[in-house]
Amino acid sequence: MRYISTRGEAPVLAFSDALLAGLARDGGLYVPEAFPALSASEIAHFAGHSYAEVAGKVIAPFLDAAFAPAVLKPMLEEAYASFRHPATTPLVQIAPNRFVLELFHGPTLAFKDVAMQLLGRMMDHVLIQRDQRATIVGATSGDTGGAAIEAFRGRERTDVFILYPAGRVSEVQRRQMTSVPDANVHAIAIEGTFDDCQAHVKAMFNHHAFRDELRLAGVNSINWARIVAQVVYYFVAGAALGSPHRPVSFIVPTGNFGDVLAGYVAKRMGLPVDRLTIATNVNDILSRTLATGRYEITGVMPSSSPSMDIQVSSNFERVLFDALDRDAGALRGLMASLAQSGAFAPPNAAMAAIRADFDAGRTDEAQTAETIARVRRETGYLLDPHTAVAVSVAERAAHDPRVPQVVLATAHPAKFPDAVERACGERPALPPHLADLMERPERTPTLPNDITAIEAYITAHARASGHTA
Ligand SMILES: Cc1ncc(COP(=O)(O)O)c(C=O)c1O
Ligand SMILES: N[C@@H](CCOP(=O)(O)O)C(=O)O
Repeated sequence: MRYISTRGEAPVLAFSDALLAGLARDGGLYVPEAFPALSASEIAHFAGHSYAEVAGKVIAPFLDAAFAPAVLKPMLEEAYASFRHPATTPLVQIAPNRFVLELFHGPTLAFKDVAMQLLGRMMDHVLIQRDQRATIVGATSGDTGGAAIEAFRGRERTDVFILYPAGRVSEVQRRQMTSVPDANVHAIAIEGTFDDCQAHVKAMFNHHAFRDELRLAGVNSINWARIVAQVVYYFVAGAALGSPHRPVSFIVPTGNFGDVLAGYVAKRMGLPVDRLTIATNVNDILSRTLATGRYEITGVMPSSSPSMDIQVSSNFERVLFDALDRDAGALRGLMASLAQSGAFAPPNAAMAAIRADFDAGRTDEAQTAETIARVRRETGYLLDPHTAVAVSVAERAAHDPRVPQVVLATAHPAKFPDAVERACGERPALPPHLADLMERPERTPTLPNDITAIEAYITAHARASGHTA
Protein backbone atom coordinates (compact mmCIF):
# COMPACT_ATOMS: atom_id res chain seq x y z
CA MET A 1 0.00 0.00 0.00
CA ARG A 2 1.30 3.47 -0.85
CA TYR A 3 0.27 6.75 0.75
CA ILE A 4 -0.52 10.03 -0.98
CA SER A 5 -1.01 13.50 0.46
CA THR A 6 -4.44 15.14 0.40
CA ARG A 7 -2.72 18.26 -0.97
CA GLY A 8 -1.08 16.34 -3.84
CA GLU A 9 2.36 17.94 -3.63
CA ALA A 10 4.31 15.68 -1.25
CA PRO A 11 6.26 12.51 -2.01
CA VAL A 12 4.26 9.27 -2.21
CA LEU A 13 5.35 7.08 0.71
CA ALA A 14 5.31 3.48 1.90
CA PHE A 15 3.63 2.77 5.26
CA SER A 16 6.81 2.90 7.37
CA ASP A 17 7.74 6.28 5.91
CA ALA A 18 4.23 7.66 6.38
CA LEU A 19 4.39 6.34 9.97
CA LEU A 20 7.43 8.49 10.69
CA ALA A 21 6.42 11.47 8.55
CA GLY A 22 3.55 12.99 10.56
CA LEU A 23 2.18 15.79 8.44
CA ALA A 24 2.98 15.53 4.71
CA ARG A 25 5.60 18.04 3.53
CA ASP A 26 2.96 20.00 1.60
CA GLY A 27 0.91 20.48 4.77
CA GLY A 28 -1.56 17.73 3.80
CA LEU A 29 -2.47 14.44 5.44
CA TYR A 30 -1.41 11.05 4.16
CA VAL A 31 -4.16 8.66 2.99
CA PRO A 32 -3.87 5.24 1.34
CA GLU A 33 -3.98 5.24 -2.46
CA ALA A 34 -7.00 2.95 -2.20
CA PHE A 35 -9.00 1.31 0.57
CA PRO A 36 -8.43 -2.45 0.88
CA ALA A 37 -11.60 -4.54 0.98
CA LEU A 38 -12.46 -7.34 3.41
CA SER A 39 -14.89 -9.96 2.16
CA ALA A 40 -18.14 -10.87 3.94
CA SER A 41 -16.69 -14.24 4.94
CA GLU A 42 -13.56 -12.60 6.39
CA ILE A 43 -15.75 -10.25 8.47
CA ALA A 44 -18.01 -13.12 9.58
CA HIS A 45 -14.90 -14.96 10.76
CA PHE A 46 -13.96 -12.13 13.20
CA ALA A 47 -16.68 -13.03 15.70
CA GLY A 48 -15.20 -15.04 18.55
CA HIS A 49 -11.60 -14.15 17.74
CA SER A 50 -9.38 -12.13 20.06
CA TYR A 51 -8.97 -8.40 19.53
CA ALA A 52 -5.31 -8.88 18.55
CA GLU A 53 -6.26 -11.51 15.96
CA VAL A 54 -8.88 -9.27 14.34
CA ALA A 55 -6.43 -6.37 14.44
CA GLY A 56 -3.90 -8.46 12.53
CA LYS A 57 -6.39 -9.08 9.71
CA VAL A 58 -7.71 -5.52 9.52
CA ILE A 59 -4.36 -3.73 9.74
CA ALA A 60 -2.16 -6.01 7.59
CA PRO A 61 -3.35 -4.71 4.16
CA PHE A 62 -2.18 -1.19 5.09
CA LEU A 63 1.38 -2.20 6.00
CA ASP A 64 4.68 -2.77 4.20
CA ALA A 65 7.46 -5.34 4.43
CA ALA A 66 8.73 -3.92 7.73
CA PHE A 67 5.67 -5.48 9.37
CA ALA A 68 5.71 -9.10 8.28
CA PRO A 69 3.21 -11.30 10.19
CA ALA A 70 5.99 -12.58 12.46
CA VAL A 71 6.67 -8.98 13.53
CA LEU A 72 3.08 -7.74 13.69
CA LYS A 73 1.55 -10.60 15.67
CA PRO A 74 3.64 -10.27 18.87
CA MET A 75 3.41 -6.50 18.62
CA LEU A 76 -0.40 -6.67 18.66
CA GLU A 77 -0.46 -9.24 21.43
CA GLU A 78 1.79 -7.09 23.63
CA ALA A 79 -0.11 -3.88 22.85
CA TYR A 80 -3.49 -5.32 23.84
CA ALA A 81 -2.14 -7.25 26.82
CA SER A 82 -1.82 -3.79 28.41
CA PHE A 83 -5.65 -3.54 28.53
CA ARG A 84 -7.46 -4.42 31.74
CA HIS A 85 -10.47 -6.12 30.08
CA PRO A 86 -10.11 -9.58 28.46
CA ALA A 87 -12.26 -8.45 25.50
CA THR A 88 -10.05 -5.32 25.10
CA THR A 89 -13.04 -3.23 23.89
CA PRO A 90 -16.21 -4.80 25.36
CA LEU A 91 -19.78 -3.91 24.36
CA VAL A 92 -22.27 -3.09 27.10
CA GLN A 93 -26.00 -2.80 26.42
CA ILE A 94 -27.67 0.30 27.94
CA ALA A 95 -31.06 0.29 26.16
CA PRO A 96 -32.96 -1.89 23.65
CA ASN A 97 -30.64 -2.20 20.65
CA ARG A 98 -28.29 0.51 22.04
CA PHE A 99 -24.78 -0.41 23.21
CA VAL A 100 -21.69 1.40 24.42
CA LEU A 101 -18.37 0.20 23.07
CA GLU A 102 -15.97 0.65 25.97
CA LEU A 103 -12.68 1.82 24.54
CA PHE A 104 -11.19 2.96 27.84
CA HIS A 105 -9.66 -0.15 29.38
CA GLY A 106 -6.10 0.79 28.37
CA PRO A 107 -3.42 2.26 30.65
CA THR A 108 -4.61 5.90 30.50
CA LEU A 109 -8.37 5.22 30.51
CA ALA A 110 -9.12 6.71 27.08
CA PHE A 111 -9.68 5.34 23.59
CA LYS A 112 -6.35 6.84 22.53
CA ASP A 113 -4.55 3.89 24.14
CA VAL A 114 -6.00 1.52 21.53
CA ALA A 115 -3.93 3.11 18.79
CA MET A 116 -1.10 4.56 20.83
CA GLN A 117 -0.05 1.26 22.43
CA LEU A 118 0.46 -0.09 18.93
CA LEU A 119 1.96 3.08 17.46
CA GLY A 120 4.69 3.23 20.12
CA ARG A 121 5.76 -0.29 19.25
CA MET A 122 5.55 0.25 15.49
CA MET A 123 7.64 3.42 15.56
CA ASP A 124 10.25 1.86 17.80
CA HIS A 125 10.49 -1.10 15.43
CA VAL A 126 11.09 1.07 12.35
CA LEU A 127 13.55 3.36 14.16
CA ILE A 128 15.55 0.35 15.38
CA GLN A 129 15.54 -1.21 11.90
CA ARG A 130 16.83 2.06 10.44
CA ASP A 131 19.08 2.92 13.36
CA GLN A 132 17.41 6.32 13.64
CA ARG A 133 15.92 8.50 16.34
CA ALA A 134 12.92 10.82 16.23
CA THR A 135 11.49 13.80 18.06
CA ILE A 136 7.75 13.41 18.48
CA VAL A 137 5.68 16.57 18.74
CA GLY A 138 2.00 16.37 19.58
CA ALA A 139 -0.96 18.50 20.60
CA THR A 140 -3.58 17.37 23.07
CA SER A 141 -6.89 18.50 24.45
CA GLY A 142 -6.26 16.02 27.23
CA ASP A 143 -6.20 12.37 26.19
CA THR A 144 -3.77 11.98 23.27
CA GLY A 145 -1.01 13.49 25.43
CA GLY A 146 -1.35 11.05 28.31
CA ALA A 147 -1.66 8.07 25.97
CA ALA A 148 1.41 9.15 23.96
CA ILE A 149 3.50 9.76 27.07
CA GLU A 150 2.52 6.36 28.45
CA ALA A 151 3.25 4.59 25.15
CA PHE A 152 6.63 6.24 24.55
CA ARG A 153 7.98 6.73 28.08
CA GLY A 154 11.47 5.34 28.45
CA ARG A 155 11.84 4.49 24.75
CA GLU A 156 15.43 5.17 23.81
CA ARG A 157 14.89 6.30 20.25
CA THR A 158 12.29 8.98 20.81
CA ASP A 159 11.86 12.24 22.69
CA VAL A 160 8.22 13.27 23.09
CA PHE A 161 6.98 16.86 23.45
CA ILE A 162 3.26 17.27 24.10
CA LEU A 163 1.59 20.69 24.01
CA TYR A 164 -1.60 21.03 26.05
CA PRO A 165 -3.82 24.06 26.68
CA ALA A 166 -3.06 25.37 30.20
CA GLY A 167 -6.08 25.12 32.50
CA ARG A 168 -8.28 23.47 29.87
CA VAL A 169 -7.73 19.78 30.63
CA SER A 170 -9.02 17.89 33.67
CA GLU A 171 -6.70 17.48 36.64
CA VAL A 172 -6.51 13.73 36.06
CA GLN A 173 -5.58 14.28 32.40
CA ARG A 174 -2.92 16.84 33.34
CA ARG A 175 -1.37 14.66 35.99
CA GLN A 176 -1.26 11.65 33.67
CA MET A 177 1.02 13.76 31.47
CA THR A 178 3.01 15.71 34.03
CA SER A 179 3.73 13.07 36.65
CA VAL A 180 5.66 10.67 34.42
CA PRO A 181 9.32 10.88 35.48
CA ASP A 182 11.00 9.46 32.35
CA ALA A 183 13.47 11.95 30.89
CA ASN A 184 12.38 11.44 27.26
CA VAL A 185 8.84 12.76 27.76
CA HIS A 186 7.86 16.42 28.15
CA ALA A 187 4.38 17.83 28.80
CA ILE A 188 4.29 21.56 28.07
CA ALA A 189 1.40 23.83 29.11
CA ILE A 190 0.62 26.43 26.45
CA GLU A 191 -1.22 29.64 27.22
CA GLY A 192 -3.82 29.04 24.51
CA THR A 193 -6.44 26.58 23.28
CA PHE A 194 -6.08 23.09 21.80
CA ASP A 195 -6.51 24.64 18.34
CA ASP A 196 -3.47 26.85 19.09
CA CYS A 197 -1.46 23.80 20.18
CA GLN A 198 -2.44 21.88 17.06
CA ALA A 199 -1.59 24.88 14.85
CA HIS A 200 1.87 25.05 16.47
CA VAL A 201 2.45 21.35 15.81
CA LYS A 202 1.50 21.79 12.15
CA ALA A 203 3.69 24.91 11.93
CA MET A 204 6.66 22.90 13.23
CA PHE A 205 6.09 20.28 10.52
CA ASN A 206 5.78 23.01 7.89
CA HIS A 207 9.06 24.60 9.12
CA HIS A 208 11.17 22.19 7.10
CA ALA A 209 14.59 23.15 8.49
CA PHE A 210 13.33 22.57 12.05
CA ARG A 211 11.50 19.41 11.01
CA ASP A 212 14.56 17.90 9.36
CA GLU A 213 17.02 18.94 12.04
CA LEU A 214 14.99 17.32 14.79
CA ARG A 215 13.62 14.46 12.66
CA LEU A 216 10.08 15.32 13.69
CA ALA A 217 7.45 12.62 13.91
CA GLY A 218 3.78 12.93 14.91
CA VAL A 219 1.44 10.87 17.06
CA ASN A 220 -1.73 12.86 16.59
CA SER A 221 -4.32 11.50 14.22
CA ILE A 222 -2.51 13.32 11.41
CA ASN A 223 -0.55 10.04 11.53
CA TRP A 224 -2.41 7.49 9.38
CA ALA A 225 -1.30 4.62 11.63
CA ARG A 226 -3.48 6.08 14.40
CA ILE A 227 -6.54 5.89 12.16
CA VAL A 228 -5.83 2.35 10.98
CA ALA A 229 -5.46 1.07 14.51
CA GLN A 230 -8.84 2.61 15.39
CA VAL A 231 -10.59 0.95 12.41
CA VAL A 232 -10.22 -2.40 14.19
CA TYR A 233 -12.79 -1.83 16.94
CA TYR A 234 -15.51 -0.99 14.43
CA PHE A 235 -15.04 -4.46 12.93
CA VAL A 236 -14.86 -6.09 16.36
CA ALA A 237 -18.13 -4.45 17.45
CA GLY A 238 -19.84 -5.02 14.09
CA ALA A 239 -18.96 -8.72 14.04
CA ALA A 240 -20.11 -9.17 17.65
CA LEU A 241 -23.51 -7.72 16.68
CA GLY A 242 -24.00 -9.84 13.58
CA SER A 243 -22.11 -8.14 10.73
CA PRO A 244 -21.68 -8.76 7.86
CA HIS A 245 -25.25 -10.15 7.87
CA ARG A 246 -26.59 -7.26 9.91
CA PRO A 247 -25.82 -3.54 9.52
CA VAL A 248 -24.78 -1.51 12.55
CA SER A 249 -24.86 2.26 13.24
CA PHE A 250 -22.15 4.09 15.19
CA ILE A 251 -22.45 7.33 17.14
CA VAL A 252 -19.05 8.87 17.79
CA PRO A 253 -18.12 11.68 20.18
CA THR A 254 -16.07 13.86 17.87
CA GLY A 255 -13.43 16.57 18.05
CA ASN A 256 -10.50 16.15 15.71
CA PHE A 257 -12.52 13.71 13.52
CA GLY A 258 -10.00 10.86 13.83
CA ASP A 259 -12.30 8.38 15.54
CA VAL A 260 -15.30 8.83 13.26
CA LEU A 261 -12.96 8.81 10.25
CA ALA A 262 -11.86 5.33 11.34
CA GLY A 263 -15.54 4.28 11.13
CA TYR A 264 -15.74 5.69 7.63
CA VAL A 265 -12.65 3.68 6.66
CA ALA A 266 -14.23 0.52 8.13
CA LYS A 267 -17.27 1.16 5.95
CA ARG A 268 -15.12 1.68 2.87
CA MET A 269 -13.41 -1.63 3.68
CA GLY A 270 -16.71 -3.50 3.64
CA LEU A 271 -18.26 -3.26 7.12
CA PRO A 272 -22.03 -2.78 6.70
CA VAL A 273 -22.35 0.53 8.53
CA ASP A 274 -25.87 1.95 8.38
CA ARG A 275 -25.34 5.45 9.83
CA LEU A 276 -22.19 7.09 11.14
CA THR A 277 -23.18 9.92 13.43
CA ILE A 278 -20.83 12.69 14.48
CA ALA A 279 -21.69 13.83 18.01
CA THR A 280 -20.32 17.21 19.07
CA ASN A 281 -20.52 19.22 22.27
CA VAL A 282 -21.10 22.99 22.13
CA ASN A 283 -17.99 23.26 19.97
CA ASP A 284 -20.15 22.23 17.09
CA ILE A 285 -18.29 23.15 13.92
CA LEU A 286 -18.93 19.70 12.44
CA SER A 287 -22.65 19.56 13.15
CA ARG A 288 -22.96 23.11 11.78
CA THR A 289 -21.06 22.09 8.64
CA LEU A 290 -23.37 19.15 8.02
CA ALA A 291 -26.42 21.37 8.58
CA THR A 292 -25.33 24.47 6.65
CA GLY A 293 -22.74 23.26 4.14
CA ARG A 294 -20.26 25.82 5.47
CA TYR A 295 -17.22 24.95 7.62
CA GLU A 296 -16.67 28.02 9.74
CA ILE A 297 -14.36 28.41 12.73
CA THR A 298 -15.71 30.26 15.76
CA GLY A 299 -14.14 30.65 19.23
CA VAL A 300 -13.60 27.55 21.36
CA MET A 301 -15.86 27.30 24.40
CA PRO A 302 -14.67 25.36 27.48
CA SER A 303 -17.04 22.48 28.28
CA SER A 304 -17.47 19.49 30.58
CA SER A 305 -16.14 17.30 27.74
CA PRO A 306 -12.83 19.19 27.31
CA SER A 307 -11.18 16.69 24.96
CA MET A 308 -13.75 17.72 22.34
CA ASP A 309 -13.20 21.46 22.78
CA ILE A 310 -11.89 21.72 19.24
CA GLN A 311 -12.86 23.86 16.27
CA VAL A 312 -10.21 23.01 13.69
CA SER A 313 -11.08 19.40 13.08
CA SER A 314 -7.96 18.09 11.38
CA ASN A 315 -9.17 14.85 9.87
CA PHE A 316 -12.18 16.37 8.17
CA GLU A 317 -9.63 17.09 5.44
CA ARG A 318 -9.32 13.37 4.69
CA VAL A 319 -13.05 12.89 4.17
CA LEU A 320 -13.27 16.09 2.19
CA PHE A 321 -10.53 14.81 -0.10
CA ASP A 322 -12.62 11.73 -0.91
CA ALA A 323 -15.79 13.81 -1.25
CA LEU A 324 -13.95 15.98 -3.80
CA ASP A 325 -13.16 12.80 -5.79
CA ARG A 326 -9.57 13.13 -4.56
CA ASP A 327 -9.01 16.41 -6.41
CA ALA A 328 -5.99 17.75 -4.47
CA GLY A 329 -6.14 21.11 -6.27
CA ALA A 330 -9.74 21.68 -5.16
CA LEU A 331 -8.81 20.69 -1.63
CA ARG A 332 -5.86 23.13 -1.60
CA GLY A 333 -8.30 25.87 -2.64
CA LEU A 334 -10.62 25.14 0.30
CA MET A 335 -7.71 24.99 2.74
CA ALA A 336 -6.37 28.31 1.45
CA SER A 337 -9.80 29.83 2.08
CA LEU A 338 -9.75 28.37 5.62
CA ALA A 339 -6.33 29.90 6.27
CA GLN A 340 -7.38 33.29 4.91
CA SER A 341 -10.92 33.69 6.20
CA GLY A 342 -11.46 30.92 8.77
CA ALA A 343 -14.15 29.29 6.59
CA PHE A 344 -14.87 27.38 3.41
CA ALA A 345 -17.93 25.98 1.65
CA PRO A 346 -17.39 22.67 -0.16
CA PRO A 347 -19.14 22.29 -3.53
CA ASN A 348 -22.68 20.89 -3.29
CA ALA A 349 -21.67 17.51 -4.71
CA ALA A 350 -18.99 17.13 -2.04
CA MET A 351 -21.43 18.04 0.72
CA ALA A 352 -23.91 15.51 -0.69
CA ALA A 353 -21.22 12.83 -0.59
CA ILE A 354 -20.37 13.69 3.02
CA ARG A 355 -24.05 13.68 4.04
CA ALA A 356 -24.48 10.28 2.38
CA ASP A 357 -22.03 8.81 4.90
CA PHE A 358 -22.44 10.99 7.99
CA ASP A 359 -25.15 12.46 10.20
CA ALA A 360 -24.38 14.90 12.99
CA GLY A 361 -25.88 16.06 16.25
CA ARG A 362 -24.97 18.47 19.04
CA THR A 363 -25.36 18.12 22.80
CA ASP A 364 -25.21 21.15 25.08
CA GLU A 365 -23.91 21.27 28.63
CA ALA A 366 -27.30 20.82 30.32
CA GLN A 367 -28.14 17.83 28.08
CA THR A 368 -24.76 16.25 28.85
CA ALA A 369 -25.29 16.49 32.60
CA GLU A 370 -28.92 15.33 32.34
CA THR A 371 -27.83 12.29 30.30
CA ILE A 372 -25.16 11.26 32.81
CA ALA A 373 -27.64 11.52 35.71
CA ARG A 374 -30.56 9.83 33.93
CA VAL A 375 -28.58 6.92 32.45
CA ARG A 376 -27.01 6.27 35.86
CA ARG A 377 -30.42 6.35 37.55
CA GLU A 378 -32.23 4.23 34.98
CA THR A 379 -29.58 1.67 34.03
CA GLY A 380 -26.82 1.87 36.66
CA TYR A 381 -24.29 2.71 33.95
CA LEU A 382 -21.95 5.66 34.61
CA LEU A 383 -21.03 7.63 31.48
CA ASP A 384 -18.11 9.99 31.10
CA PRO A 385 -19.11 13.42 29.70
CA HIS A 386 -17.75 12.71 26.18
CA THR A 387 -19.68 9.47 25.93
CA ALA A 388 -22.75 11.22 27.36
CA VAL A 389 -22.61 13.75 24.51
CA ALA A 390 -22.87 10.84 22.06
CA VAL A 391 -25.53 8.93 24.01
CA SER A 392 -27.70 12.04 23.99
CA VAL A 393 -27.24 12.41 20.23
CA ALA A 394 -28.02 8.69 19.76
CA GLU A 395 -31.25 9.01 21.75
CA ARG A 396 -32.43 11.87 19.53
CA ALA A 397 -31.20 10.46 16.19
CA ALA A 398 -33.69 9.28 13.59
CA HIS A 399 -32.79 5.63 13.07
CA ASP A 400 -34.12 2.24 12.05
CA PRO A 401 -34.96 0.52 15.39
CA ARG A 402 -33.91 -2.85 13.94
CA VAL A 403 -30.33 -1.63 13.47
CA PRO A 404 -28.16 -1.73 16.60
CA GLN A 405 -26.77 1.64 17.68
CA VAL A 406 -23.22 1.50 19.03
CA VAL A 407 -22.06 4.56 20.98
CA LEU A 408 -18.30 4.79 21.29
CA ALA A 409 -17.37 5.23 24.97
CA THR A 410 -14.12 7.13 24.62
CA ALA A 411 -13.09 7.74 28.21
CA HIS A 412 -13.51 6.34 31.72
CA PRO A 413 -15.69 8.57 33.93
CA ALA A 414 -12.91 8.78 36.53
CA LYS A 415 -10.90 11.00 34.16
CA PHE A 416 -13.54 13.71 34.67
CA PRO A 417 -14.61 13.30 38.33
CA ASP A 418 -15.68 16.94 38.82
CA ALA A 419 -17.99 17.00 35.80
CA VAL A 420 -19.47 13.59 36.65
CA GLU A 421 -20.01 14.57 40.29
CA ARG A 422 -21.68 17.83 39.26
CA ALA A 423 -24.00 15.86 36.97
CA CYS A 424 -25.05 12.99 39.23
CA GLY A 425 -23.58 13.58 42.68
CA GLU A 426 -21.23 10.63 42.42
CA ARG A 427 -17.44 10.89 42.25
CA PRO A 428 -15.97 7.97 40.26
CA ALA A 429 -12.75 6.50 41.68
CA LEU A 430 -9.61 5.92 39.64
CA PRO A 431 -8.65 2.27 39.09
CA PRO A 432 -5.92 0.85 41.38
CA HIS A 433 -2.98 1.49 39.02
CA LEU A 434 -3.72 5.23 39.20
CA ALA A 435 -4.94 5.37 42.81
CA ASP A 436 -2.02 7.60 43.95
CA LEU A 437 -2.05 9.86 40.85
CA MET A 438 -3.04 12.95 42.85
CA GLU A 439 0.02 12.57 45.11
CA ARG A 440 2.60 12.07 42.36
CA PRO A 441 4.98 15.01 41.78
CA GLU A 442 4.40 16.98 38.57
CA ARG A 443 6.82 18.57 36.11
CA THR A 444 5.48 20.87 33.41
CA PRO A 445 6.82 24.15 32.04
CA THR A 446 4.33 26.78 30.88
CA LEU A 447 5.16 28.51 27.61
CA PRO A 448 3.55 31.47 25.88
CA ASN A 449 1.30 30.84 22.90
CA ASP A 450 4.21 31.53 20.60
CA ILE A 451 5.84 29.22 18.06
CA THR A 452 9.33 30.74 18.47
CA ALA A 453 9.33 30.06 22.21
CA ILE A 454 8.01 26.53 21.66
CA GLU A 455 10.56 25.65 18.99
CA ALA A 456 13.37 27.08 21.15
CA TYR A 457 12.27 24.94 24.11
CA ILE A 458 12.05 21.77 22.03
CA THR A 459 15.37 22.41 20.29
CA ALA A 460 17.12 22.92 23.62
CA HIS A 461 15.68 19.78 25.17
CA ALA A 462 15.92 17.53 22.11
CA ARG A 463 19.51 18.57 21.58
CA ALA A 464 20.21 17.82 25.22
CA SER A 465 19.38 14.20 24.52
CA GLY A 466 21.25 14.12 21.22
CA HIS A 467 18.22 13.68 18.96
CA THR A 468 19.13 16.08 16.18
CA ALA A 469 19.89 14.75 12.69
C1 LIG B 1 -12.54 11.27 25.47
C2 LIG B 1 -12.56 11.75 24.06
N1 LIG B 1 -13.68 11.61 23.36
C3 LIG B 1 -13.75 12.02 22.07
C4 LIG B 1 -12.68 12.63 21.45
C5 LIG B 1 -12.83 13.03 20.02
O1 LIG B 1 -12.14 12.16 19.18
P1 LIG B 1 -11.61 12.64 17.77
O2 LIG B 1 -10.66 13.76 18.06
O3 LIG B 1 -10.94 11.45 17.20
O4 LIG B 1 -12.78 13.11 17.01
C6 LIG B 1 -11.49 12.80 22.16
C7 LIG B 1 -10.29 13.42 21.57
O5 LIG B 1 -9.81 13.06 20.60
C8 LIG B 1 -11.41 12.32 23.47
O6 LIG B 1 -10.28 12.39 24.15
N1 LIG C 1 -9.10 15.00 21.75
C1 LIG C 1 -7.72 14.82 21.45
C2 LIG C 1 -7.23 15.88 20.52
C3 LIG C 1 -6.13 15.39 19.66
O1 LIG C 1 -6.67 14.46 18.80
P1 LIG C 1 -5.83 13.45 17.90
O2 LIG C 1 -6.75 12.29 17.76
O3 LIG C 1 -5.54 14.14 16.65
O4 LIG C 1 -4.58 13.08 18.61
C4 LIG C 1 -6.93 14.72 22.73
O5 LIG C 1 -7.48 14.24 23.70
O6 LIG C 1 -5.80 15.11 22.81
